[in-house]
Amino acid sequence: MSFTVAIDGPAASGKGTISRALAARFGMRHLDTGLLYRAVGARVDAGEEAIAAARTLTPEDLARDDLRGPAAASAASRVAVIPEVRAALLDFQRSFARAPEGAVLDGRDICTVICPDAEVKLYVTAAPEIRAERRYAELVARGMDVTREGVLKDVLARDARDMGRADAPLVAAPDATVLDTSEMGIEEAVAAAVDLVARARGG
Ligand SMILES: Nc1ncnc2c1ncn2[C@@H]1O[C@H](COP(=O)(O)OP(=O)(O)OP(=O)(O)O)[C@@H](O)[C@H]1O
Ligand SMILES: Nc1ccn([C@@H]2O[C@H](COP(=O)(O)O)[C@@H](O)[C@H]2O)c(=O)n1
Repeated sequence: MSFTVAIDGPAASGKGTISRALAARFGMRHLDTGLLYRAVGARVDAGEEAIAAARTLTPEDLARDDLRGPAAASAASRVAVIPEVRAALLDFQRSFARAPEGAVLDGRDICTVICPDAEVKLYVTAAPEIRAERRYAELVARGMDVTREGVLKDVLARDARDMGRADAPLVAAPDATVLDTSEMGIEEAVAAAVDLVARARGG
């Protein structure tokens, strides 16, 4: 049966962590929609035109090993403001959401644009300083040469672009459950999301 969980939230709020855990717990597929924008951004940084890149995205693009760093994140948020880029990525996301085993999609406009009728809608957030600290720890653990100040600046810049753009801005959908993980560890945040989905699936 098709069952969709839609999760939005700002950079480094914990969307991906929660989404992967939900997909594993309930045997559903997971799409990190940010990867689509990061792949487009990476191709633009390599000199391609954004709309053409979005329209010709391939599975290999999503498997690149340079998509998790700050450069791809920044490039993603720059191409994400282009309506034609967003339009070119829409069908793939909606088709993924119809997976027969159920799907969890996380991003910025899943609850509001991609899957407004999702059975579960979640907005995961945390204080910017806490999100930046989490992302800093993550990037350092990956061996990246970053500073706390630089990561906070990048997080705030992405938040501003994502929330301030005209097309599909990041906003908590009125019917989404807001999960503020500022004072939560990963286990507690995941448990809260699992409880929400279990209730929606009838226990
Ligand atoms: N509740 C939490 N407490 C502490 N660390 C967390 C929590 N949730 C996630 N993290 C850690 O914070 C980092 C960012 O989490 P995650 O990648 O899930 O965020 P995200 O919202 O998907 O980010 P982005 O949208 O920027 O890709 C990861 O290293 C993750 O392990
Ligand atoms: N549904 C989405 C997902 C992402 N974006 C843009 O991509 C950037 C990177 O996303 P991450 O989830 O990997 O951080 C993000 O900052 C957005 O600009 C989007 O617009 N819509």
